[in-house]
Amino acid sequence: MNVDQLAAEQLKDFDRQRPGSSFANPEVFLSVEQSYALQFQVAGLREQRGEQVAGYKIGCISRTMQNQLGLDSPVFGHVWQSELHASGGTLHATRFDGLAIEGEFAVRLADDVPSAQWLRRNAEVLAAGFVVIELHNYVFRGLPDRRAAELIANNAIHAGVVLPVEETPLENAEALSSATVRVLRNGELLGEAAGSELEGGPLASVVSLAEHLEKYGRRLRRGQVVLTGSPLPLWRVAVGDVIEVQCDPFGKTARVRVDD
Ligand SMILES: C=C/C=C(\O)C(=O)O
Repeated sequence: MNVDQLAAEQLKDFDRQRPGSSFANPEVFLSVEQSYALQFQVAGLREQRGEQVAGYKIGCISRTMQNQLGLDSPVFGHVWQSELHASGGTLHATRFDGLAIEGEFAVRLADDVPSAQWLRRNAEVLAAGFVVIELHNYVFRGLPDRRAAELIANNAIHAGVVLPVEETPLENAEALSSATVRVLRNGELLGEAAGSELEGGPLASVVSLAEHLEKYGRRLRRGQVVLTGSPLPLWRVAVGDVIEVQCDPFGKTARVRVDD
């Protein structure tokens, strides 16, 4: 199967909420580069049919997540407008293929980012900081040596974001390094960690995303959201769970209930 055929398959999988099923085929073996080519091809097809990129995600930037998913370097994925959820709502678990969640920091861009180099000198473009619940379709069908490729080809297992009620203006991007994110399930603390767990800090991870996008002829745009990567593991969730992510000192909370 070539990348065009795989992209068409992949799109059907996403529409059926069964991401990754095209990788059940043992004949399909993609390199990391081919997986990104596929991810961008699928993104192009989604845009052609009118979907909008709301931003990007950075994954496996903390040691915790690298250990959990068995990778040793970051991965990137697309965040879609149609997969943004407001805090306080309900998610239907049956619409996901193995729903899992993470609590993490995100930033909002105040302007277009012409290049990664420009971003290094203009960190104030990261205008707002906040916590989100990242949603995942947590499925792996490949062999261990296909893990990175499979994750990337499946949009880094990203399946949506629950946004907080309000975003906090960010005076200094590095302030996120000393902030703490806390994840609660049904009122019980699952875990808490500081932004300093993200390798290089949030600004460095957004710069590496900008460098990555340049390779594919894309750039970060005004208004887009960037998920800077989870300092905590991901957790599977079940029907009836209420998930809440809190942050000090960016106090606003993102909250969601899981239904069937
Ligand atoms: C592949 C997914 C990893 C993440 O979402 C993360 O590390 O935040």
